[in-house]
Amino acid sequence: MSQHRDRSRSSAPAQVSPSRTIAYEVLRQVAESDAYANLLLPGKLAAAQLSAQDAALATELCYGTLRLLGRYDAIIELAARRPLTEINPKVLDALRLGAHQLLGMRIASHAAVHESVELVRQHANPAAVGFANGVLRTIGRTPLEGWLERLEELLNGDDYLAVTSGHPAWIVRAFRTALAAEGRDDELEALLNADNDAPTVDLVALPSFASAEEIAAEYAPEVNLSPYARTALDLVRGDPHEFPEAREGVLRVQDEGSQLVALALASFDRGTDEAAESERWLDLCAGPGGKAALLASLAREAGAEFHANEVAPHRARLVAQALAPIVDDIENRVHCGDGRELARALPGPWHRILVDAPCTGLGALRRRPEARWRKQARDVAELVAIQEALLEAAVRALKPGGVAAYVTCSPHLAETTAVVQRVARLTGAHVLDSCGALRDVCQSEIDLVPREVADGNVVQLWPHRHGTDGMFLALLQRPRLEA
Ligand SMILES: C[S@@+](CC[C@H](N)C(=O)[O-])C[C@H]1O[C@@H](n2cnc3c(N)ncnc32)[C@H](O)[C@@H]1O
Repeated sequence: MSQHRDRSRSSAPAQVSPSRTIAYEVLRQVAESDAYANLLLPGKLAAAQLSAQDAALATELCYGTLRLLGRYDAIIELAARRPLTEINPKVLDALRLGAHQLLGMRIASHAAVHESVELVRQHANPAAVGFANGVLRTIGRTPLEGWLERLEELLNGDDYLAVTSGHPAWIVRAFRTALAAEGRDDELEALLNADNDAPTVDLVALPSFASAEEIAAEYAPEVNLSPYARTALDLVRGDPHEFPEAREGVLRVQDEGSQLVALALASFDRGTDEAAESERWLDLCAGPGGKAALLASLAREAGAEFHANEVAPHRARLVAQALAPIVDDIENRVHCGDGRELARALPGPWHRILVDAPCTGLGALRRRPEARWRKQARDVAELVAIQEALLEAAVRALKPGGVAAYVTCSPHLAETTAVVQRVARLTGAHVLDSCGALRDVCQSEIDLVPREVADGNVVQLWPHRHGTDGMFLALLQRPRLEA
């Protein structure tokens, strides 16, 4: 009897820490159900009631592994001496987690190997335990630098950079081309590294409701580029709702780059207050409403009439929620329709239109660790067609002298400069000094490189240079009528 009890105790499965189990579960759901790690993880952490330390470990295991997936996969292939396609996906995710602990974190190798092997035993395939153990021990015997040297012997140029920085090669090439257009291709590695750093949390204090100065004095003393922004240093792990202003909806999380491009449109050539009072502003692709909220509160300050449009009904509802504390008569100000049909659906003329177009999002890869692996080069052409149609519709709906801001969260030249070039040619719109407009709204010096397009210029913000998402801005003006 006692013998049996002893045996059962010794054969009981070894414990895997909750942080590793949670990270593994998220990796599996990302791989199998196209889940988003940043949406999935917080719920799992809350349900497991992990301590702050264990939650931080789970987050790093999960995000760090996903960001550098390409790097770890290349190393696992070398160590396993077989292609990834011959490794069971459930086993592969455990190996990826183990590889990140061994090569990307300072975790003792016995813990990294042992717990990853236990994940394989308990969640993947007990028959693969020996294989997983062998692969991870092989990985752990060589430091990261050694593995990178081996990869350098096998790969060259952008392919090596892609694998070591954990980016698909087509994205590395798109970044290189966009930086080269500014004569800054020497910044490529810095940009790739910035994508692998967790972004800080920026807040916006909506003008006419909250004072950035007061908020800064209380919570975050750092001076930002946007006059309405504060970087909430304490919030990297925290919840913005700890601020009372956030609960009232006037202090929100918003990347500083998003604030700057919205502000550049609102501030351009504002003229007298009386002139602004009769203006009508539109956010054409507003969902979920981040930039719309800032624009609406700037419009409210200026006495302009603000409208927002969004094609997806559920996102249009989010826009209405975002604008509820700011805009009166919300039912008649938030519209749900295809922005390409703008002239017919929402008759102008409009003085200012924001076209924050659907895009690849290559400028915000640091926010969603798995996003880079989901995007395909072939997505670009389809998006470009929609982007052009939206911008063309916006320019045609402007009053003479009115201004459209074309914004993407992507630096890909096909989605940015090329779209502006074609729409300016099609519509006869002037491309304005977008770089100057962006510089004018910044509170401090900013290193921007104007890119000439048609009769003006366009401008790009960069994660590595500005600490913002990679937002692109072009201001286009419908020609004024001849006197
Ligand atoms: C980049 S997001 C806008 C982000 C938003 N400006 C913000 O700051 O919260 C692009 C939005 O355009 C919407 N969209 C896509 N095609 C559209 C179309 N044809 N007309 C209007 N909106 C469209 C998408 O559903 C998405 O919500």
